[in-house]
Amino acid sequence: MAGSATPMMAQYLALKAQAEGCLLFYRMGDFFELFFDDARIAASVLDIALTSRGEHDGAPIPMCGVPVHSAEGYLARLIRAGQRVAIAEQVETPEEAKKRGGSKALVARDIVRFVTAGTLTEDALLEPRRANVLAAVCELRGVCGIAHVDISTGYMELEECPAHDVTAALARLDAREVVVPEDWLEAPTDAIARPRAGFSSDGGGEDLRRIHGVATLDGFGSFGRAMLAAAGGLIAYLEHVGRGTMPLLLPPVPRECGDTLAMDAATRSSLEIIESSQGGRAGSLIDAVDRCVTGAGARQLAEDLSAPLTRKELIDERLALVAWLHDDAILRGDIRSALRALPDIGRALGRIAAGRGSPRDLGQVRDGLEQARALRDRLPGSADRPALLDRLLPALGGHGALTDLLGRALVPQPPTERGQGGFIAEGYDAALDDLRRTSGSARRAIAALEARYRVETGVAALKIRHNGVLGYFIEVPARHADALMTPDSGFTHRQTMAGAVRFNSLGLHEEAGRIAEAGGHALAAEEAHFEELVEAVMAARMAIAATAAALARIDVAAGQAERAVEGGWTRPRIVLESVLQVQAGRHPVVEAALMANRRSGGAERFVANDCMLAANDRLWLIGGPNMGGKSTFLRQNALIVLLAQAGGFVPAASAVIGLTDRLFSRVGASDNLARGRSTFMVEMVETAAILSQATDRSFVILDEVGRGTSTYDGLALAWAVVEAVHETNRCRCLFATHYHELTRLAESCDALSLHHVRAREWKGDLVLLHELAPGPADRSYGIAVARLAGLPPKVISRAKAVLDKLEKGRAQTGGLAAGLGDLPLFAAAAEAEEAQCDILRDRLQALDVDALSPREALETLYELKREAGSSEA
Ligand SMILES: Nc1ncnc2c1ncn2[C@@H]1O[C@H](COP(=O)(O)OP(=O)(O)OP(=O)(O)O)[C@@H](O)[C@H]1O
Repeated sequence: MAGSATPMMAQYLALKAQAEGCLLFYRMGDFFELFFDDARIAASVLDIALTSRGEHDGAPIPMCGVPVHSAEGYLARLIRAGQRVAIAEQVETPEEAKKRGGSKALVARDIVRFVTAGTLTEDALLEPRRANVLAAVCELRGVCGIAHVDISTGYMELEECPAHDVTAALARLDAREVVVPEDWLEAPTDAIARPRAGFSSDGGGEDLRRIHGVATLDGFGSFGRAMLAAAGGLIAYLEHVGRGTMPLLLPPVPRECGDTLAMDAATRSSLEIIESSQGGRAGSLIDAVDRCVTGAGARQLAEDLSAPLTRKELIDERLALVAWLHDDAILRGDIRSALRALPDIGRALGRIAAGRGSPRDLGQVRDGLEQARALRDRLPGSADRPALLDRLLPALGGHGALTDLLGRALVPQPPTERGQGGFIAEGYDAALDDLRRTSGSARRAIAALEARYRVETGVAALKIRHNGVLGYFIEVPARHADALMTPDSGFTHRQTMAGAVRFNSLGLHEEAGRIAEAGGHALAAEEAHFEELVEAVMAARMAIAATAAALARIDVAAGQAERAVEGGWTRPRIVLESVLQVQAGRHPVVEAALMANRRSGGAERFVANDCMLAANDRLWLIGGPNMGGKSTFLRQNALIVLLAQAGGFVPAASAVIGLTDRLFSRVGASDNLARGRSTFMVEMVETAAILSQATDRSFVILDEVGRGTSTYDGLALAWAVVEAVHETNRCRCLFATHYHELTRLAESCDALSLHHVRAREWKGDLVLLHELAPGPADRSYGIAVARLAGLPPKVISRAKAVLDKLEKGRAQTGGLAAGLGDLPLFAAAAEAEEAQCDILRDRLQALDVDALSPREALETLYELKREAGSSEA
């Protein structure tokens, strides 16, 4: 690449322009090369050598490259590092290029696909236990349509929500990529902007009808305009990245707003459902719950935990299946070992549909479908079989013709490479068998030739060998070559090596020709069969996807049952009343961590605690020392609600769960400096969301609200928030606090009760009992905890002295909350304000404005203003 205008450079730059901000993998022979900034980025992410090649505008061109055969691994690392990649392949052979444009012609190249985090199908690039979601969002008049698809399995859902709920919905989806119209101002920061034209509701509807070959979408459900517009944007993006090849898309499923337990992004991350606060799966809820034996099951479980249900009958249906499997250990074991052997047919199907399927994928579909049928046949048809299972079982069968076809057509273990052939079974195609026999007999003939030539030449070391450049040849050690060099020897010289000489012969040439010809025909025949088999699989794709979904659902239920047996979990009872009655509840993650500690010598056991919220006792104020277990208690109850509504057993001795519409968790403040908000600001924004959205069917956990600011402000805010939750939201709520003063709220709030986590000082040491007890905490143990943490003794004794003084002061003044007892309640205060407004309103209405002189009007205005002002004082 010398000079600035070489044809190759021009071609490269034209392709780079089409790559739209993606790294360009430019195919050159056996390598993908990257140039300029792409090379710099890739070299640093991949830790490979950055070199240079030729010059552009007088400067060397930075370059790096990756071998084509190992490109997948490099792609995976780039995608994980947040990059997107455009693959430019050679789309003609060098011979074709020469024929077209003479000896100097450049091989034509084109971008054949884009590899992006949301559009992966390759096994090596996907995490088996995590869905790979691509979402598109489009706002139409305040309503946001969201379309999302996991193209590795084709599952697609469309939903609509008010614009202000879109962040929560996207948090639920945990999408790898989000595409939005380029002119949408509210878009999430890392969203991919796409042309607005793609996001049209008419176009989206038309696309879906075309893809699924239907005249109307009514058969799939009803879809709003914003949903269809989002679907349009999603499909346009898929067409763009696949360069026209559409991945598998199953018929869209409409998701009703309110069908699932609403949780905002802050709640999700604070409950560490799918990811722990450290960022990995370890330490998350799913990690403590997941006992699925298939990747598809684990993906379904993640979906269930991200979107728990809000309809009692659906939850009960899932619970009944878990209970059935829970009670029958032998059956559960059987099912799980059958599932364990299952290939991931959903993802194999995804690759086949995307045009990237291999013979191995076809084999996986065959094996998976066969095993699904075998599993169905093994499940007993007893009268107590749960209704959900009855509904799932038909989906496990019905593939007889397809599995029979694939069974006859494919070898038992088909290879991942299809170019080499060898995947069509013997006996499937007589003509193919003939071709194979021909090349087999030619191979045998070559072996016979070798033996014959050894005898004829007297060279025992003579060998017939094969390589990619020469094809078949005869090789003898150099010292024996002379005998074969004579003109009448029947051998023609081809190549002289250091220690050996290579020859050809007429007989060998003929047999090699037979092998090549038959081999070529055989490969073509296998390729044609491959296409037919792909077509047969594609024709059954909906049914295969349904089988995969049914298997995943059974795996989730069996895994939940297994987990419940392992941990002594219980079946929750879902009721419609607003209660939460958990006996001996535990935190699944903390308990698992303590158990792991015990295995390595630790002594602590998890202490189970009850939570008994009911309509007349719906707000628990929980005090007690730091490290006493308040946060753990709060979270464990939120997690129990979540697990129950996801349709699983819960870590408790018994649990009655009043159906919950929204779950809020504000636990611990974490700085969000990236979004320019301080700890306190984040805390208040989240609290504001709770106060505006929690209903009397919601469950809220609030941990130390007000902690992030000065003592007085913090206490005042905490006080007002508790009152508002109690009087206005009327939701079930656990509120942990260090403000002892808040206990006085028990006097005025009738559905509020006081609790504390117990601790004891024993021989000067603090013993945390992690046990919840009724009543307020007797004292705080901050200094004792600080001592436990190893603060220097000098600092501790100084702190004690300061505390002594402060406490004396408090005793004299009545403490921080002195006088608060006379404050009218939140609602009473609001009522008083409302009454004042009513008086003003009556007076305004009584005024006959036309009858007033200008002077009287002005005086009346002053008067009204004075009155309004007096109510503010
Ligand atoms: N019920 C329990 N049984 C056993 N150990 C527990 C229990 N609850 C909490 N712990 C242990 O105590 C530690 C601290 O718990 P947690 O963070 O809930 O305390 P906290 O009262 O909220 O503290 P702080 O007020 O400082 O936030 C946990 O990490 C856990 O190891």
